[in-house]
Amino acid sequence: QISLKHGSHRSGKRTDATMQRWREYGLGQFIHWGIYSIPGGGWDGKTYGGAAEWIRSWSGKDAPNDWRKTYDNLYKQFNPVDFNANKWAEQAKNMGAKYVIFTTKHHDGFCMWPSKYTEYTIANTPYKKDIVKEVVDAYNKVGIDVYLYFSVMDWSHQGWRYDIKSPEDSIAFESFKKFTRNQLLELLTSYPSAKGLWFDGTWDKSWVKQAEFADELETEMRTLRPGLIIGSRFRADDFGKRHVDSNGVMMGDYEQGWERNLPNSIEDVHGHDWDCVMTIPDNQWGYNSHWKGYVKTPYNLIEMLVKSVSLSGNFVINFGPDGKGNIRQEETSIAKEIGDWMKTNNEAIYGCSHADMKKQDWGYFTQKGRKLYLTVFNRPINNCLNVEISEKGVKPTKAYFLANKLPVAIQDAGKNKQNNNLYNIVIPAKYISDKPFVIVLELEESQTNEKAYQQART
Ligand SMILES: C[C@@H]1N[C@@H](C(=O)NCc2ccccc2)[C@H](O)[C@@H]1O
Repeated sequence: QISLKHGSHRSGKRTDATMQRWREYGLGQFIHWGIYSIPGGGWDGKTYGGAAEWIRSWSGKDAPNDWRKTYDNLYKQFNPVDFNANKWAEQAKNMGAKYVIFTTKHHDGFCMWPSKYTEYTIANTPYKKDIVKEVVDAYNKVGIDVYLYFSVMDWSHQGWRYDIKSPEDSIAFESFKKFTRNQLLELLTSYPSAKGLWFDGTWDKSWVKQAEFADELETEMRTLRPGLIIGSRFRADDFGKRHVDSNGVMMGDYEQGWERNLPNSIEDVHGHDWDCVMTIPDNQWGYNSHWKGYVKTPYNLIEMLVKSVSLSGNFVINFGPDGKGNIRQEETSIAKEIGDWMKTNNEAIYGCSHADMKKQDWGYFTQKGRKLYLTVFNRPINNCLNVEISEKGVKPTKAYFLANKLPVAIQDAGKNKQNNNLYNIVIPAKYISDKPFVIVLELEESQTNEKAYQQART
């Protein structure tokens, strides 16, 4: 055990109601929208090779002449005339999202709210209005909780440094730290209904060296907003360790490392709360007019969602509106398809978590109380869903389609070498589905267990 002043201040999951509400979301929406949405991955007939929201960093012979200067003037033309936060919120509601994470400030430093601490904000664009407020109000109105994405790394600020290598760096970075604290307190004060902050851009040495400052700032924010939810990416510990401290204890309230990646087993989760944030193309968060490479289908995204919930995590799908405030057609149709699936099957998602069941090839288990939800992606040729129950005295009593409650047969398939009870859940051959479907399996403690439990209570 290494003694730490600025390591994790809590081990184990948070047990308060606010965090439990976060744990039950299942599905979220990420929105990356900012100045980078104007070029949309290219400029002057040239295409930027990286992620569209990083286009300010475009340099070298392939970049347009004077690109940095051009980019830093784009805010003067930012006027998203098609933006309608209520339309976005409606679409997210219909998709089945329970929370949204919205980019208040990305790495380029442009503020989508009228911050008092810099001129580089929405107030100084033709649009003028407070976009963060419009988004918060519109999503809250339809019952979707709002979380504010905030990039610590800020390429627009004079005091930003990647590392601190000189007294000048140190003085400059002190001004940057003050600015960052001011903006965060400003966000929490201006948007009190925001339930949490999704931090990014915290990997550079300059910030990793600020264990004490970041720890005190996190405490200050939590005091200002009791219940505030902050992930594992905000701060590093005394020795620069991030996500988990030098004693292996997670920092923050949930693991934020699953960016465009998913755990493969419950062991990968280490008992932490976590979210996976996922792009629809391979690696584009901000609007890119030419999506390149593989674009995930609704089926792919639904499987990632169910896999996330089956491993006790939340799944957050990213949308990148264009410079005029339109959500592109591809994202709109994906949201619709996912929403249609969620309308029938969301009972297997909301409030569900990992079931202590052996993973089977046909799909995923999620659980809520005594109900197991079997979401089938790979239907067996023999229509028998294998279920193996290791917990002694627990047996399935009822099985039925979630969609229409029609019962399905449970066959006892004996025991295996590990003395676990095996069952086949038999899907009627005539049942046809071109989409993943859910079977509900109700579990009953067997009499022996129940009796033992009652006796134990004497
Ligand atoms: C949520 C995404 N995070 C930003 C980013 O810079 N990711 C690069 C990155 C990828 C994996 C670990 C740390 C940093 C991307 O631009 C998105 O905003």
